[in-house]
Amino acid sequence: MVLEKPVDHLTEAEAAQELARLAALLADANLAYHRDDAPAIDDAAYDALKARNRAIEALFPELKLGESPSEQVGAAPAEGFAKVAHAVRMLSLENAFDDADIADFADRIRKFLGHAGDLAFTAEPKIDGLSLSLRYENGILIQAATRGDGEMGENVTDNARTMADIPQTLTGAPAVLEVRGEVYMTHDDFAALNARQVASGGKTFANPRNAAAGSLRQLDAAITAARPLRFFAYAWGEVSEPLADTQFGAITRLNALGFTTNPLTHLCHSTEELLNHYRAIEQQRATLGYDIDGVVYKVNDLALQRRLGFRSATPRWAIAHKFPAQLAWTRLLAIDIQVGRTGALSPVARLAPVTVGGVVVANATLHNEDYIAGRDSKGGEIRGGKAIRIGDWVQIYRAGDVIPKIADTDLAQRPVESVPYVFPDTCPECGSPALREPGDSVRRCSGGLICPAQAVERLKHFVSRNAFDIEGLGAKQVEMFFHDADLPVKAPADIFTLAARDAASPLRKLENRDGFGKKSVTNLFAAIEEKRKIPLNRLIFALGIRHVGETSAALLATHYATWAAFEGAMTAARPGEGPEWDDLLAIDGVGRVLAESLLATFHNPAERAAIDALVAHLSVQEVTRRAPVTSPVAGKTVVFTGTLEKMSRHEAKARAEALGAKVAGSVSAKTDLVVAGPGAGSKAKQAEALGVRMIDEDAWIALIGEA
Ligand SMILES: NC(=O)c1ccc[n+]([C@@H]2O[C@H](COP(=O)([O-])OP(=O)(O)OC[C@H]3O[C@@H](n4cnc5c(N)ncnc54)[C@H](O)[C@@H]3O)[C@@H](O)[C@H]2O)c1
Ligand SMILES: [Zn+2]
Repeated sequence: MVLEKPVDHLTEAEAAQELARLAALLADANLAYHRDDAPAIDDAAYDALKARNRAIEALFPELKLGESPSEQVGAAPAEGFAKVAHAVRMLSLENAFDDADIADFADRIRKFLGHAGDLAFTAEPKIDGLSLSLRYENGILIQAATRGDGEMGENVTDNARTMADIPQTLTGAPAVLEVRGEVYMTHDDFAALNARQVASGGKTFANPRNAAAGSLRQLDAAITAARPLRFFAYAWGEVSEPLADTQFGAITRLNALGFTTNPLTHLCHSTEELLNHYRAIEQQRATLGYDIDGVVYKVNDLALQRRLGFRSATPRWAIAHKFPAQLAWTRLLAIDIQVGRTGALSPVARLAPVTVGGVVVANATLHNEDYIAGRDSKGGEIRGGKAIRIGDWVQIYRAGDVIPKIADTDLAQRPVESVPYVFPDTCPECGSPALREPGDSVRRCSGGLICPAQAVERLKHFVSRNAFDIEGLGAKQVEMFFHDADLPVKAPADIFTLAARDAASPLRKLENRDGFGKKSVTNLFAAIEEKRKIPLNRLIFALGIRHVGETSAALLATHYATWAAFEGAMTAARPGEGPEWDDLLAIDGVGRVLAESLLATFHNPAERAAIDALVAHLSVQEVTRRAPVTSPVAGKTVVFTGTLEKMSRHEAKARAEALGAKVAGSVSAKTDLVVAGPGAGSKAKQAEALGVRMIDEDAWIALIGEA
């Protein structure tokens, strides 16, 4: 996300511009979420945009737009549905994120009412689904409508009639009764639905809320009928006579009428009680079996609710206390060990599924054995030294798109029978010893190519985008061929004999198999054929040698230029001695660790045989050395510091490197030049102290001749 200016630093003109920008972003997000059931951003990001919008509106009330996002509910009904005008509007809820917001909420209510005494509230889970209004006349369900934009909803009567939790008739109900509540899907039903969707080639849903909304809002009610939807009643719209005097009483009445109400609904007599109930519900969140995203507090006395009334989009008498978006507690069910391409044993946490920031999380990384034991790589403590055990109650943390992590464990909730986790010292895939080298935080399978897990991961790497990139041969196909009895691909060389082997076996031809056809097989073989010609750098990278990334593969390729030269040097080189070793280490960017890893691979007979077998099928393209760069900065070490105004740090670095300079992160005696922008601090001082030449950005641009 772009760096945003703090709200209180905005000028009036900037604020107006920002409000327009936020309105557009929020309108798009609302449509994607409410109308299309396919959120474009996650809930925390949406809430942050909305909070920023509200903060700007509070500072610049005169700039508030006529159609302000803070006054809108949901999104207008989608095309295709008949529209229903709600007799009583269906609103949104004000959000609270911390305890102080709740104290504030109670204070505001007291002030509004001029009420000094005690106030009772109900506290109930905020079900993460979509709201539905059911209209009963004389005890008969006559209409069901979604919230839509609060005024106008979608008619989903036929769909609602298919749901088991929704009574078709009521006895003893007021003549007119609109019952409102939340349609949701349980975790188990969600997982089963997604599995069925995968099997039938249908669309899968990101989380249970989207699945519930997408299932209810179907033009064909037969589809809804096949979806496992449920309903909790918690509110009402038009009623011909009151249900009760209190919120709690009304919920009890709805339950007596035959609706499912949430069992975690509590009557609380102070904000302290509300907060205690909030924490109790937060602790149970992961074991409920359905998603909730907070706790809703409502003034219990309905006469007081009426006096408090509504703002444009929310009632004054209720608030939603949301859970922190990116954290959730759940149970650690098991620890699995995955074996990667370089043999690394990576522990993966299997969790009781929990929704974190709008995404269902069932797996998290545990990094390595030290992490599980509560130690960092230097032996210091993490999590206060608490180790993680199977069965623990753990806190999941998710940031952006990265793999979820386990942030904490609750010792108070540790099962008594739990035992410390013992990290395996043999590979779970091939049984070879799993060794940990000094200074390495990772334990590795020593099986090399005999380890099926390593072999298959290497193949996946071999065909990946920046390696051989063979169209039609991705991770999925590699996995299939690896286990195939007729046309096995166990090593990269086997890929290039696939077509010949297929031709030689007239019986079980690939084109006759499920998932393949004549055309896709022809295309696959053509794509493989095409990649027999491969640039040296791609080949080196594709070998998947530990520590050899794309950049180092390119450095090696430009240095040796041809496969023959590279292979010859690797064969002749001895670790730590001789001219070939010195030559290898002389490459700028190649260090000891990388060099030793290369030689270990090339001097291992099995690895070497696999490489030779592969190269026999290839025509490796020479990488032509670039002409030596002649520029005023070629060979110089440059450090950028402070703010650059004409280009980003990233661009400056790339240009400098293109001109043959080496860009370093810190100033030392080896630095030739420091380019200092405004705000340059310690690095500029250091340069001065060391007598290193220092210039500003304009002088730099003049120097490289691009002004
Ligand atoms: N990711 C996105 O792009 C995106 C876009 C729009 C909205 N959202 C998310 O949707 C929410 C805002 O939408 P909203 O306007 O529906 O408000 P809301 O969901 O925060 O609050 C109102 C709704 O809560 C529901 N609810 C559940 N349990 C309830 C209970 N016990 N009592 C009363 N109401 C209960 C009702 O359906 C009601 O309409 C936020 O959580 C936001 O993050 C996300
Ligand atoms: Zn192994």
